[in-house]
Amino acid sequence: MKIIKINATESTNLYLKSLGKSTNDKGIIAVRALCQTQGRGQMGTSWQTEDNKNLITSYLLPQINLEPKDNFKMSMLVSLALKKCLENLKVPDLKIKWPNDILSCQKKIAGILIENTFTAQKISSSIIGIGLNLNQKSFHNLPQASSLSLICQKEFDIDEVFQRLNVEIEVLYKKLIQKDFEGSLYEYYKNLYGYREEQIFEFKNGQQKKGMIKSIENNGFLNVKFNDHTSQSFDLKEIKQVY
Ligand SMILES: O=C(O)CCCC[C@@H]1SC[C@@H]2NC(=O)N[C@@H]21
Repeated sequence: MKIIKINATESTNLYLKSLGKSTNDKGIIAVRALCQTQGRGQMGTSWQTEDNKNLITSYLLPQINLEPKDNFKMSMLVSLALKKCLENLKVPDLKIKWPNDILSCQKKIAGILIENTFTAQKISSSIIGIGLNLNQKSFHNLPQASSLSLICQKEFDIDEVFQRLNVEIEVLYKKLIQKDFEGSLYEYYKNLYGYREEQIFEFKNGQQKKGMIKSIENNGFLNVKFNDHTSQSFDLKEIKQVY
């Protein structure tokens, strides 16, 4: 793995996107920034992070040659890899909130943004962006956000956590190349926040309904059985799990 450490950038995902165009590297490239001025989140949202406090990193995974239908499998592997890293750091009560947010004690401590490049209808390479809240203590207007230091009551060394995450990403990359998804869906369900428990779901129009997660479809859609006995599948743009 080639590792690049920088002080500041717009977005580590964008940094790798432009680097990816000009490099012939055959292995993983990881970039870690201490400050990010225009961090990007899922579905066009922004990712705010206090300077010098958190782990802000992206990984360029080249030559993955993945069928687009297996996109969600990759997302599962990434969230499980991040969760494993956090487990090793003894972070308590970890869960994955569909599709790939990481919660500790029901608070969001990390987010993942995966951006793919396609060649001949296959995912040829992927940029995995990870924002992990480490030492930030306050989150304005983000009541569901927290950090490892708030939860574990100690400070974390950003580069030590980065190194540990790099190890898990190497393992994930090998699995991805070998198309080794065996057991990952089972692991994902085991760690899925609110799986088969009554939850409140919110639709795009703000309407809320109670139900439970029945399954995750192969394409990553969330299949929900509502209390009124109807079932429906949703993609990320269509539904939010209230937590
Ligand atoms: O919305 C989410 O939950 C995903 C957030 C992903 C944020 C990370 S921070 C490092 C990388 N660079 C970005 O611009 N975004 C991702």
